[in-house]
Amino acid sequence: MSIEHDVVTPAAPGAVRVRVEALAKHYGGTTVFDGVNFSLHEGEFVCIVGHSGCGKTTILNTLAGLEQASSGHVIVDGREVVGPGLDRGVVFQGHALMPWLTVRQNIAFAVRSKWPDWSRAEVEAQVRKYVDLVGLSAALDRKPSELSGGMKQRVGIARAFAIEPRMLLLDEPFGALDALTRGTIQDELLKICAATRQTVFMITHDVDEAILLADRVFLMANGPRARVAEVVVNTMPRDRQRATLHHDPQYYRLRNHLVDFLVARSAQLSDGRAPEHPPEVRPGWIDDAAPAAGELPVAPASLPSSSPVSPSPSAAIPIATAAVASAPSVPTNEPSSRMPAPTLDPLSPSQRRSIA
Ligand SMILES: Nc1ncnc2c1ncn2[C@@H]1O[C@H](COP(=O)(O)OP(=O)(O)OP(=O)(O)O)[C@@H](O)[C@H]1O
Repeated sequence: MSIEHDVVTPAAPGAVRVRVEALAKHYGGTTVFDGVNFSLHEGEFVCIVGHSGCGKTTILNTLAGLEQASSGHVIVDGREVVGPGLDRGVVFQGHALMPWLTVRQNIAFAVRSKWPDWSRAEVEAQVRKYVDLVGLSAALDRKPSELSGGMKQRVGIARAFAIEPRMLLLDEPFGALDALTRGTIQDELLKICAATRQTVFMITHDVDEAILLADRVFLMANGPRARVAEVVVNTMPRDRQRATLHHDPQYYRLRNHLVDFLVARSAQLSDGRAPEHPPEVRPGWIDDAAPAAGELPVAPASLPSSSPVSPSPSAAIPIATAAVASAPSVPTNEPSSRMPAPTLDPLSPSQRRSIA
């Protein structure tokens, strides 16, 4: 597989950067997914959620150029993806570090690939900037075997960020991190994306993380013949903060909508029953109209304002088990008795029609 080094013409702000058309993947006689269609825009942050095995990683690897689809096309900046490129940084579920290199060398290797003319000092400065970001300065000269799982994952994140790619492809990047590091890196990721207008495509199993980070959330139906069944627009203002997200009533509608999909509709829409061209819905709004100030109920008073939205991996909804849980309505793992469930119906009548 060759690495593309060509410089591509930057897309205009907000323009479509990635087009996925009629993508399908078969293994033997099984169609994992087919009829997958979506676009990603310049500077957009998209999360994809769906049950285990529906094909999210396969789609991400296809965008990265690391896997080939059985049919369909992935077009980035007007060119079909035929292999990996330094315009796309990938953070893998497993960290995928080179075990014989130290943290510094792993990241420096990526930086030198991107900027082969940089001096040793420039490379070192770039490495240190991103190692500092993920809080690993003390581990610069350690090899992966000397790091914990979460530390290795942070090196993988630093390596992807350090090449400052125009597109970040993140496969559950924060799953192995402790709550504090997870929150810090989520915040940094938002800042970096706002500053660089990077396009981000991220797989997560954590609906709260999706609501915090994403401009749009792709909901993927179950396989076989899985598809992106629906595109949920995050209508909450983009300067979302973990500590105050739950003060916005839209948050509860969005969260209920995502959980409802995972609990019930993802299975109903399996086996090719989802539309090939997913509808865009705005469950944060009532009747597809932006809420007027003062029209909506406020967050429960008993919810502590310091409650993080994604306080720990354990607060993530484990998708494989979501079906056995009643749809949680609050963003923490605090006792539910302290936080009354919202009474809002997450679906507006028009949304119900559009996904019926
Ligand atoms: N080399 C392979 N041969 C056969 N089947 C495969 C192969 N690679 C992946 N699959 C199957 O393809 C399906 C999609 O896998 P993929 O890893 O993309 O799913 P996923 O949605 O990312 O899952 P998870 O959320 O658990 O990471 C799975 O059912 C998997 O078993």
